[in-house]
Amino acid sequence: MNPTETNAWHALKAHYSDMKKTNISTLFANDANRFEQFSKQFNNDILCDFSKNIITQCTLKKLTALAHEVDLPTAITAMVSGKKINQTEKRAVLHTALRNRSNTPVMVDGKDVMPAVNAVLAQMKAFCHDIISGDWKGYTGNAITDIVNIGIGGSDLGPYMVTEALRPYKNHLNMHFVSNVDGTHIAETLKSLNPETTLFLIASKTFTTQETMTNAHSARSWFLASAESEEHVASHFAALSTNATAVQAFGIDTKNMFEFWDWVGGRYSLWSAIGLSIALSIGFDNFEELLSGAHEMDKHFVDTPLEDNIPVILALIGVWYNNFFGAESEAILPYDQYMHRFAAYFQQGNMESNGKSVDRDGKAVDYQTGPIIWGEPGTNGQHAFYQLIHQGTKLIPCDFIAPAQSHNKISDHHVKLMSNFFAQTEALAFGKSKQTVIDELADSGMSEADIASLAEFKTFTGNNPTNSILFKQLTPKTLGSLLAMYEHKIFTQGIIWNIFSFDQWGVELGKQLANQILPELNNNESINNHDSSTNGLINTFKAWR
Ligand SMILES: O=P(O)(O)OC[C@H]1O[C@@H](O)[C@H](O)[C@@H](O)[C@@H]1O
Repeated sequence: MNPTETNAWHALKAHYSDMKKTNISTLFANDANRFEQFSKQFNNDILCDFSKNIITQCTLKKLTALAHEVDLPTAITAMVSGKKINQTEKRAVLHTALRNRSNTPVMVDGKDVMPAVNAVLAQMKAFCHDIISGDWKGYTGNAITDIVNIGIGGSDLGPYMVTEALRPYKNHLNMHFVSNVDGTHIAETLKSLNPETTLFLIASKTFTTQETMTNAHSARSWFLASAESEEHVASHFAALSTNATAVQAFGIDTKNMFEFWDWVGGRYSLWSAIGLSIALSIGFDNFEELLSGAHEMDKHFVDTPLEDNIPVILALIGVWYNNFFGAESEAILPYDQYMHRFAAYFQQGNMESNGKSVDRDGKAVDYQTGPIIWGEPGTNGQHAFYQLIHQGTKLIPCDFIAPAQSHNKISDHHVKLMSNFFAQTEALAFGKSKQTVIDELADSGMSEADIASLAEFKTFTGNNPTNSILFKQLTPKTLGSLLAMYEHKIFTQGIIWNIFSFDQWGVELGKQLANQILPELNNNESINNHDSSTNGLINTFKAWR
């Protein structure tokens, strides 16, 4: 259903005409209980404060009506019950089954997937035990000290982001992540490694991705240059994949293969065998906690009425700015250094899922779909790009995310960090009036005329919307819940925008053309079969290399 043709959309359009004249300061001034009314707690662990948005209860009601009109509840049931909702690839979408700790049957093509999910988890558990305990020996009899995950996109971003986020839970194993086909990435990583004590995880759903396969072959050659015999590959290479045939062809023993299934999307795969690097880094029990946290959020998403459903509310507020206020982007700003890859992770999560311009009926959409996602950890962002958020011409809704308790209680760092966290959303919402600036400058010794002209530049209009997501501490369980919350936000928005969120055809054309161009780079002949720009660039590259 085209969302713009729903009754709710028309009502929201009319409502927007009123709300665009409203500002956040007024909304707070008129309602002493605004925080209580527009915030929700999840499991007494995560507080989501939506109050600093340009919304009223009436806005939320109308947005929720939209979610009902596009039949979001049926769509949620379809996803979690294994319906083939990824229609262009004819696949189910079941990352929720990977963390289904209640173990209720989940059927795909008449078969319960849970026994297979549990079997791979058991295999991962045993492997983690062997590697972490040192029982697993490398080819010279030494224990493994370093793990290198070779993967890209969903086979890299999630494992890397979570491994970094959960560093406080980390054991003695040194983790490395190689993704880029740029030889620098693997070369710099290998420099510090000893082949006798290094384990490579080749992480690729398809096991055909050019970057990953190229890096994997280079890792293998580097390893064999020391180990000499192919039979040693078995104790230093494992594969995380859906493609057993390609794994075997690469020379990895399938007993070192950790399987997952076509119903796991790459950008939703950290919960599967793709998460093996996470489990190795923090131990399997902590990996299970991560799964449990996500499962708790899944239950909330499935069971909670839309009006109280946290991922749904986040999604609807996102739609409000994206489709009615014309916001082009959203910033994700974690005030936690451990979460420094969180925005990058959800850049793929959001932009690969909802960066679509054809609807589920194959028709070009005539409304906006997924926003541009970006962000960096606070406070670094404050000294870089916040200027534009505060005083630029673009509306940028932001999510501020922070832990109440730091893992590193060093002097007053955490209160300083948090004072910035609280200050920024306050400043963004309420701004600073020209009169306040003039009053502040009154004793500066400047002339009245100079004060008046400087005040123009020092005024903050405010009315910049934010969500604040405060949680107790960054634990595996809380991180699992936060990740699932954002995943379900993305899903909900995809349903409203009537697009398929689980395919990614937009990444294919570049791959196809790169495959055509690659052989053209293997000689020094001048080429002329492309447009003049591409010819000119290739020929200059050939002349200069
Ligand atoms: O895990 P694979 O098969 O190597 O794929 C890696 C990535 O490949 C990209 O082409 C896809 O756009 C991503 O969604 C995917 O995560």
